[in-house]
Amino acid sequence: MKNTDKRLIVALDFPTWGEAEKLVNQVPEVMFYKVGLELYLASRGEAVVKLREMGKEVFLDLKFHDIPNTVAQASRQAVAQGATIFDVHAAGGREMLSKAAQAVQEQAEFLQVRKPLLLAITVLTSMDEEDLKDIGLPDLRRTVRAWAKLAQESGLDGVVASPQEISLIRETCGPDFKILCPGVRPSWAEAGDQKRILTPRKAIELGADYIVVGRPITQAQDPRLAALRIIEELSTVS
Ligand SMILES: O=c1ccn([C@@H]2O[C@H](COP(=O)(O)O)[C@@H](O)[C@H]2O)c(=O)[nH]1
Repeated sequence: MKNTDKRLIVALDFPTWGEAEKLVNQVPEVMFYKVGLELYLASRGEAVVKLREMGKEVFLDLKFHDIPNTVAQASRQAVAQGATIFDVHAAGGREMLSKAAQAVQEQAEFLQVRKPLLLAITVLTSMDEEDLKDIGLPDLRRTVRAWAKLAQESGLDGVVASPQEISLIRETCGPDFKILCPGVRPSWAEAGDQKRILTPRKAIELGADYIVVGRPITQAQDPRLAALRIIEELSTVS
């Protein structure tokens, strides 16, 4: 059995860098971490730098959604910070997405660094059909398909999506388009506020390139054991 798996990204949703650092040191097998709004703000951006210094890959999940120029400029900063993956909202529209993709390309060339993967958030995994109706969008799967297609046409590398929509996205965008899935729950974990979930094994079997798991690991009594159980589950899928 492999004891590490780069397809697993652990979400470090903590209110201090100290708590995040403790978790990272507890699970040396995990090589990829997500830094989201809470930890990014709490650490004043330092979490990304510190994780890079610890030799870890970083998914910077700040979900940019603003006018095209603002998102393009923020994207340049994300490249400079050394994120391996970062994301913007597909709902920001074609011009915002393509300006972000162009900014990433230019900045990576300018700084002579590896170009991060730029992904578009489709429909948040905490939302179901009812939630989508509330914000005036009638059909969840049609929305995911349209936003994934838009992201691909705009030059993005892939999407963030529920594992329940992997097949739909693969049908629409082909085998090389990256799919990163939160909304992943082992059979032994609680769903919490996630509404469109599948297990780690199912997500990878269906074709996810990455899965993001937070609380089932970070809030477990033994986070290392929880991470190793998931890594073992993944090792059965090539
Ligand atoms: O649609 C989305 C987009 C991002 N997320 C993020 O993933 C993790 C999931 O954490 P869990 O504790 O495993 O629920 C979290 O940091 C979210 O901000 C998402 O859940 N859904």
